[in-house]
Amino acid sequence: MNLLSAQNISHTFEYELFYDVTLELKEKESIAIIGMSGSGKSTLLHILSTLLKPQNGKVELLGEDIAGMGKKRLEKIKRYDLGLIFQSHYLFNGFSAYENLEVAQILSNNSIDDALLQRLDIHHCIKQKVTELSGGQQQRVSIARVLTKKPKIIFADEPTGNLDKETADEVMNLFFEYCVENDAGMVLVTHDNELAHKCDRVYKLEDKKLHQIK
Ligand SMILES: Nc1ncnc2c1ncn2[C@@H]1O[C@H](COP(=O)(O)OP(=O)(O)OP(=O)(O)O)[C@@H](O)[C@H]1O
Repeated sequence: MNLLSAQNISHTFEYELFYDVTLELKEKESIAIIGMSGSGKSTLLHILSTLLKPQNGKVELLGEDIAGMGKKRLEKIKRYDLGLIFQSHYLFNGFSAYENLEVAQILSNNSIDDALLQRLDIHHCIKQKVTELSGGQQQRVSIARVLTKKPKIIFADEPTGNLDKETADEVMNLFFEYCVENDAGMVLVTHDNELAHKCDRVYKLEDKKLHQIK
């Protein structure tokens, strides 16, 4: 089954950003979307992750057309099956990093994985308030929070933007292993070509179209 299937998606703000975008994501697969600044990568990611309605075309998540879904079903899919890692972290600032993870734990009934915290190198600062953490630490807490939820599809917009290369590579490996072990998939938006090419497939948004380049 496709985790995600987008057919003939188009979007226009003041001008046409892209049209006829068709894309599929299968279990255990990762895909990257690259392109110039302003080409519409984040907008496309918002459409694929249900944050923005497609003006044309169809998006199916877990085999279901989102246009035909009731509000409750859509909320449920968003809450349990989608993991969003965007540039703004949406962490609860008044709380500690650990309390932020507890929210995901309670929502999903999963436990917080100590090995995951070690691997993300946030185990030592997990009791600190989010506001006391560096940008890179906050980014890793938000990654830990998403993975604790055990989503079927990860949507990530520059998830390693605040990290040094070594840590970024470790985080990407974590994502790839997560997808394989959990029959999940990932859509990554990035400016980093090298990072993008670690994914199974790479697409470029250019001249208002999505071109597969790997
Ligand atoms: N809500 C909005 N209303 C109007 N225009 C918007 C809106 N969101 C984005 N845009 C415009 O759409 C274009 C594409 O934006 P988007 O953020 O999708 O590009 P991007 O490829 O992700 O860029 P970057 O690589 O710089 O993050 C930009 O020109 C932006 O100003």
